[in-house]
Amino acid sequence: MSTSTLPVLNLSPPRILLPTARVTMPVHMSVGEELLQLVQESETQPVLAAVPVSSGENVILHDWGCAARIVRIVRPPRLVNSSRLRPYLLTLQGLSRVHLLGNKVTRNTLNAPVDHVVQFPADEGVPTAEAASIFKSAATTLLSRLTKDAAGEARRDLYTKFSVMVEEVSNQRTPWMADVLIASLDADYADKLDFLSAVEANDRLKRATAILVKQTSITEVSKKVAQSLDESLSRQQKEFFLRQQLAAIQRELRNLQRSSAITRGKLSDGTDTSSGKLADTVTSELDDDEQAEADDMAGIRTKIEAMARDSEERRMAVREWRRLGRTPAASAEHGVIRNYVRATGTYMQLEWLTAVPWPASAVSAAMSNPLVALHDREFLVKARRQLDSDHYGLEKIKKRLIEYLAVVRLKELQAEKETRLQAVEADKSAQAAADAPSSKADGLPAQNDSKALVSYSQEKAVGIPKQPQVHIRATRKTGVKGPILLFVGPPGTGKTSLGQSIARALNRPFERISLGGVRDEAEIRGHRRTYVASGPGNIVQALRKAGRPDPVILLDEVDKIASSNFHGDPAAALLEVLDPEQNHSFRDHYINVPIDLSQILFICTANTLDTIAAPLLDRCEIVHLSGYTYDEKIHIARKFLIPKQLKANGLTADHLTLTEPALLHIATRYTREAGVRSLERAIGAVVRYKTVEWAEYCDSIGAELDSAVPIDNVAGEGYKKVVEEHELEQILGIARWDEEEREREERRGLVYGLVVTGMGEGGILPVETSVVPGSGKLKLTGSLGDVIKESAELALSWVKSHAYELYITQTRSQDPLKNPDPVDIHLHLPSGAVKKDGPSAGIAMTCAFVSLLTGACVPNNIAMTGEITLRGRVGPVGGIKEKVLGAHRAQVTKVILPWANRKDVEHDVPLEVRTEMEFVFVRTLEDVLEAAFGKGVIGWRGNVMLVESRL
Ligand SMILES: Nc1ncnc2c1ncn2[C@@H]1O[C@H](COP(=O)(O)OP(=O)(O)OP(=O)(O)O)[C@@H](O)[C@H]1O
Repeated sequence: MSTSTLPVLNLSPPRILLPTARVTMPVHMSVGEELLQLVQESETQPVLAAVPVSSGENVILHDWGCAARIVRIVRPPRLVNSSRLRPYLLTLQGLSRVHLLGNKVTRNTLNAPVDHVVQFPADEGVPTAEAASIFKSAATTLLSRLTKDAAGEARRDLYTKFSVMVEEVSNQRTPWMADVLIASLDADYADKLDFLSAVEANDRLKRATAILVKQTSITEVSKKVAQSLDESLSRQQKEFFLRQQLAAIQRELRNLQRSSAITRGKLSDGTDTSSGKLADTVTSELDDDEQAEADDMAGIRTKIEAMARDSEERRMAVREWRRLGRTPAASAEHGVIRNYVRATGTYMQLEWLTAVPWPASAVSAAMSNPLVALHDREFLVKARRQLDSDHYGLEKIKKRLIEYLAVVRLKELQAEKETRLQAVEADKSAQAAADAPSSKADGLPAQNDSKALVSYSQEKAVGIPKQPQVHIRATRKTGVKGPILLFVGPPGTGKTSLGQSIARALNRPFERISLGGVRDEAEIRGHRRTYVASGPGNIVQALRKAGRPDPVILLDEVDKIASSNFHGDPAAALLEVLDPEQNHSFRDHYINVPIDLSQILFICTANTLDTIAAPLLDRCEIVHLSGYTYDEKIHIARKFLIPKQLKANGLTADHLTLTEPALLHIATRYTREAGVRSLERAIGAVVRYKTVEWAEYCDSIGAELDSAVPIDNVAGEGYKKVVEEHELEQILGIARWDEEEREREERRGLVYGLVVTGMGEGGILPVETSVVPGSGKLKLTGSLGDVIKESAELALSWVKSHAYELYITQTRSQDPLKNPDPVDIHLHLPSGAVKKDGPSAGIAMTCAFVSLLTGACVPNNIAMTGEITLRGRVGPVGGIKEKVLGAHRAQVTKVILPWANRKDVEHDVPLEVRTEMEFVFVRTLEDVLEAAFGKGVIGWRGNVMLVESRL
């Protein structure tokens, strides 16, 4: 037993050094400096005593410590301009136990080494074989368990190495082995402290064994706990825990971001910037997920409760709700299940199910009160005023719409009366049933049981904020089977905006569904829920957007809907929607509960009737909008389009005046359309041009844009507010239609017919013919359909059969195409890419053949339309108004029309057009030839055919 004086290094808990162990630890700078000096002064590696201390103001040294050699001491790099003290890194190698003598209380808080007298214990002795083997077996058990559970390869290797060492170590060296093992184990500080004072070999082995056994049991128990936790936690619970952790991490990240935002705010100018404050004080609604979820669920619940009792939608919603509610709302699993449900789409479906404004739901009843407008005795007057203020002209259509609104009003009021009677009946039966306890079959209270509704929602809403009570009784309203209007006409004639006006007049929401290019039935009827990314169809979507069961829904472009294909038949689905007999139980595949669409007012629009399926047409009442005359267009422009464009471009009427000739010039030379869309665009271009001029002018005189009053400076200086005809070329470029006017020529074999395009727009179409060498055949080009081809053959046959009378051939038996030389006739209708069909070009083609074979020309101010028969009769055709307006736009002054269409002209064609044009109504082809070529230009040999053709 020897004593010595060693510098004592204090080790604060939980740090401890055992003999054989090597540790590296940070030490305070002052301690580091002293140790460094010690190293520099001594020739060998200096030894100190590493002694554990109790923490507190007065540090008390433990009785036992460990003599340790200083292996290395690392001075930290000195930081420039830094006053911070960085710790030294000290590496010690534990040598042997030392016992401290004398006073062990020190005030050295910095743990600077102070010399202290220590005693090295005498010989530790030899352990007994029994103690050694007990120790070995305890060590082996623990090590094998640790090896098995080790997380990493390196750890496993270490434990294996220890196992081998324990196996091979001699009994005499077991105390040393005990030091090695205990030093490297993650044992308790107190146990290790106790172990440090065990000098005698057997004693040391005993204490080491105790520690090893304790560690073994700790490892076993924690493994068992982990296992049992693993088994008891279901997948959902695990996911819940993970989500909770995720939420906690997200919260922490948010806090971190917020605090860094504040720091940035502070750093930028030394004070709290607004951004820093903002980040600190303003909490986004996006942060509060839980509250938002609770609100969503409460909203859904209220809507379910408001659904009519015994309705299918309510049953379905309750079923879905129960799925959600199977786990109590307060339980931790609720969130997880909701997420599961949401993932599988059930939650989405419930959300959609409750978002539909069910006609019989109390929520719908609370939101919609359309009958207020209908009860107004001034309803029709106001509606007329509304239509007038939104649209110019369209007198006939407005009259028809007023009739329509009158019918809708009457039917709605009748339906309301019926509903009221039903409600009285229902009240009576409810009174009778009041004594009997109500059976709550679906777990939710009856719809008209309003008290129950309140108490139910208050009692049962677990974890969901309570919603204000809905006190409205909703009874299923009788559906109103109003007519379905179909507006047909060219683009830009106001079909869509008329629909909007109707909705405004009825005080109902307006929704537009565009059917152009809809190929898939599911777009109307929704996808089945089994379908990936399924969703409801656009009818349900429109209903949800409207938020009421009785909106006005405009089905735009029904003529562009695709017919039956491998995606189903969208037209057939539309048929169900529009059929008043079926649409009270429309079934959307996604919602999967019959929806009553009978309260919706459907209005359809189309450009043409040709492509609309007959059954669909049959359900609609057709209203034709055939386009505007120039006069109407000028009025529409003055009253609606110019003010609209001025407003859209930030000018006022003080800034711009379009002269009458300028406006007419725009309408005639820059646009050629039935509607007013291009006109509106052209006016927009003029307004924008003037906006730039105005801004430049204001900038040049240094005036505010909105304060200066425009000066009408005709001299050309400053800003000129009047736009005249001659300026249009500079503003809008070269007029588009000038050229064609000049191109319309008068030639042999060329006649102008009248057509209605696929867009419903009328116009003129040249019929070109020419003679080519051949064998007496007719060649037809220009994307012609079967009917028009037959019509051409018919025309040629008639001309051939009357060639002798028309002085084309010398005898009745001669074929004009084979005599004197065999020739072919080629007939072409320009715009070869556009498909053409129909019989209405019959008289134009006949005139073209006659012109070609006789050499007489039809003047280019004449256009014609009419179907022919083989006997030379002229039959009526459709689209007269469009065709006449088209001819008027093309500056044709004389039109030849079938006699049977006389009434159409009188009724449909506006007076100003009628007065500007000459109309010739014809019964026979002879009349046509006379009207087209002029009286007596085409000679008739004898009167035979004339008589026959008049039969
Ligand atoms: N008689 C009118 N009075 C006032 N404005 C009109 C009139 N007719 C059309 N308009 C205006 O013309 C524009 C185009 O009308 P709208 O969109 O209703 O055309 P549409 O017939 O539905 O065309 P599409 O067939 O291309 O859908 C709208 O801004 C509308 O207000």
